[in-house]
Amino acid sequence: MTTAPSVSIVIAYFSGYGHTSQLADAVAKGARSVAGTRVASVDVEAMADAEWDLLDRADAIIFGSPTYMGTAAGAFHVFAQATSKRWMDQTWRDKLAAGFTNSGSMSGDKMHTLQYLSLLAAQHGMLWVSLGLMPGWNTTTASIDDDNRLGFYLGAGAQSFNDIPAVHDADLSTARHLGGRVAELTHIHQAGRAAIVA
Ligand SMILES: Cc1cc2nc3c(=O)[nH]c(=O)nc-3n(C[C@H](O)[C@H](O)[C@H](O)COP(=O)(O)O)c2cc1C
Repeated sequence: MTTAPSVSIVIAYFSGYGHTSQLADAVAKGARSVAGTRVASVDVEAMADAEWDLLDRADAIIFGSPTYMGTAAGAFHVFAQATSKRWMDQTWRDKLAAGFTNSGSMSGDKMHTLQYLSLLAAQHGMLWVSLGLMPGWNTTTASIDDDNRLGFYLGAGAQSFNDIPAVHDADLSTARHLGGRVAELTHIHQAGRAAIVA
């Protein structure tokens, strides 16, 4: 029996009121479902040397933030700007990256947050992984409970009502899908690297 080599995925996220942290947990669960995947999460508001080290050693980083005022939350922007030394050195170059966001409204301008997260990855020379799901809930026979019910391609987008802590099951399922997809593609990427070096 062959054992899949281990890859490391880190989810770097912020959550002000707990909705996005539930999505981060779902992304982690999806990633862990792929054999040989080590998964950690870091709260970008509480970065210390150990957390930066985790990110630097990761094979893939999945960024997550709620959408606040049409973009990533301020705390996420503080984190992003704190990566500038790594940008300068291109420390994260060729790691895989992906992203997820969450907001109170169906749109809520989440697309801008996903674009921002993908730009951050591009500035670091990272390889962006799309959601890889067809849009759900877009025909008369489709369901609001479909995966990717909000129809994003760039990453996972979720809608959570502002006044309750719950996150929609379809959005959690979509987030699990994203984690699994990033894990699978990270294994493929690492195997390709190993083949080139061999
Ligand atoms: C400061 C602030 C700005 C917000 N801006 C938006 C927004 O632009 N669009 C939207 O749909 N919801 C907006 N919301 C709602 C949040 O996106 C929503 O409550 C989300 O679930 C919060 O995620 P969290 O619990 O992880 O913090 C905003 C909330 C706050 C606190």
